[in-house]
Amino acid sequence: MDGSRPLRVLAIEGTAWAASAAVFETSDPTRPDDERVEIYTDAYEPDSGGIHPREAAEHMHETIPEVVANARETAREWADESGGVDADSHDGDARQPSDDDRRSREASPIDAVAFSRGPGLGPCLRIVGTAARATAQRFGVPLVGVNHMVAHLEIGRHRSGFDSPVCLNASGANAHILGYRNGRYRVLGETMDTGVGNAIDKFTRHLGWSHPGGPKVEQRARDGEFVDLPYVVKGMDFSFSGIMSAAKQAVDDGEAVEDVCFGLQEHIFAMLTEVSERALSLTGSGQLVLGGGVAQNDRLREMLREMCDQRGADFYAPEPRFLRDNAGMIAVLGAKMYEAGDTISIEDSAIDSNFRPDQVPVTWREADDWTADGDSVRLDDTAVQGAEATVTIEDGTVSKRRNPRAYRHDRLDSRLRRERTRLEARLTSQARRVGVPTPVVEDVDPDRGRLVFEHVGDRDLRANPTESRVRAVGRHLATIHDAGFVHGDPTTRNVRLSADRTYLIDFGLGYFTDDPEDYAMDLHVFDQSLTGTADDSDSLIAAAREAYRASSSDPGPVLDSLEAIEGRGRYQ
Ligand SMILES: C[C@@H](O)[C@H](NC(=O)OP(=O)(O)OC[C@H]1O[C@@H](n2cnc3c(N)ncnc32)[C@H](O)[C@@H]1O)C(=O)O
Ligand SMILES: Nc1ncnc2c1ncn2[C@@H]1O[C@H](COP(=O)(O)OP(=O)(O)OP(=O)(O)O)[C@@H](O)[C@H]1O
Ligand SMILES: [Fe+2]
Repeated sequence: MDGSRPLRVLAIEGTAWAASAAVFETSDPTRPDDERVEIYTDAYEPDSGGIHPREAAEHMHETIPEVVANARETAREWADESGGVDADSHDGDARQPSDDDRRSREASPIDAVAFSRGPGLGPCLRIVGTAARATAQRFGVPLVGVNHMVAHLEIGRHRSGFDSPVCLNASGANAHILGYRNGRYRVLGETMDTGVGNAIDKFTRHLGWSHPGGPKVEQRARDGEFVDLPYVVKGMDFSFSGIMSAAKQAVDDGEAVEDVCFGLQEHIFAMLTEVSERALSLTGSGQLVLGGGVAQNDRLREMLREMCDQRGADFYAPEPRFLRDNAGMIAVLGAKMYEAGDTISIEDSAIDSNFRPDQVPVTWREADDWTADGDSVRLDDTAVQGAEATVTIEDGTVSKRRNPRAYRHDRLDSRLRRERTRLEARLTSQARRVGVPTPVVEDVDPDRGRLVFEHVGDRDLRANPTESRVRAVGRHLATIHDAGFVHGDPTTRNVRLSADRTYLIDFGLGYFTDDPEDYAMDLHVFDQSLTGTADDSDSLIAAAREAYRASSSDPGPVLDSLEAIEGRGRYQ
């Protein structure tokens, strides 16, 4: 550290299984060098079954005092090393401490106490909140309330030095992909049911294995061979329930456990990698960071790295101690928030077990944007690279080829390319038959993943998101739902505009269904993409909804289901 006093933050984490405290010391919290961090963690390991909230809270109650005492001691030692607790205040402190503040800080080895406010298990969070308030009061320093999921993201951004990455959080209770825009982390896509780690842990409970299951599945998968399982991606959202039931069934039917473990990882991680690639494509970002406990998995990291290599993006995953739940990541984000003056009073420091990452005003970053257009990458004069395919435009026709993805297992890759190509041809034509403008399909070759279409429109909806165009999309979705199928990926990029028509393209994720929840997912994907595209997205979303209601033959169950999807707590 240089001559001035470093910033020192003590942090406490305890959202579920990890009773953890850390000290973080830095000369500049915006940069990853000239810093040190020490983490003390006491893990709760259930005797049987999964994490039991009451037992987890008992564990917190018993172990938090000790890990916090360890962190306090380290803070004290570091303060002594850097010239004692009464040295100069560190440089660049954004807050103006009061005299009282200053007096108590002089006696304090730390500048702030950060803690996980949520999401997580209520009884655990309350114990952490109480410990954090007591520690802050004891040293007379401010309290910083940290969102645990944003911390999983920020630790990767901090340590990589990337400026504006997309982030995949693959943790126990969550799975989502985040991008930064206009002062918030936006949820670009997320699990529609359980978190990814919890999904794997439920499968291993079915086998009678102890918690946590993720590392055991990884171990067994090393000797396994591929088995086919369901693969469910809807836009940038995804679901694990179907694949998990199928995996349990496969084991019950006598399939070798190591093969099911291998197949499970190949499917689940390919889903996460595919949505990450889509998010990179949508945001135009060339950087991906990974966070969360499941991110310790070598196969997941390998797939993400291969995907990024293939598209020329940078990839970063922090070391394992910062991936699983830990107070180090809370301290690092806590320091950035403290530096930005983002502290809370004791009265406002209540925990929030459903705290979503997009609720957090991001005070510690410039209000920059993603490359905004996130245009398909132009390869040359006639070819563009979409999220999934290479598209070549010549003489009024469009050739689309789904290229093999090196990160996906060969069998899964060829299955997906074949199925999607076949469905895309079929649904594009079907939509036109029921009156929705789509390009004419001129040729299809599922084995090569190739399609030839009529060229339509002169720009996409992202470039021109007006209310009347958005309404047209609402009507078109109602029409195809009435005809018994979904689009599967109705983003603003998959809507092409000509002077008088609004075309839907790219039906490759569509399928036939009569479930209102599937229809609602189409609307949800469209809403999310409007949020990612336009600044005045609320009025556009309302316009699309209204047009859908007016055109659909039975909008009630769909809109009810949409409300349920959008209000769904993900922390199960
Ligand atoms: C809200 C908070 O409490 C929650 N925390 C959490 O889920 O713990 P975390 O440490 O991020 O992740 C634990 C999960 O990570 C999985 N896991 C650990 N090592 C793994 C591995 N090598 N492969 C796959 N999964 C692994 C475990 O099976 C478990 O489901 C969260 O971040 O969602
Ligand atoms: N029939 C068409 N007429 C005009 N342009 C088209 C047509 N089909 C595709 N395009 C252009 O090519 C881009 C990529 O096509 P498409 O969406 O089908 O592929 P993709 O790989 O699934 O991409 P994305 O993930 O961007 O949706 C589109 O955004 C559009 O600009
Ligand atoms: Fe976590």
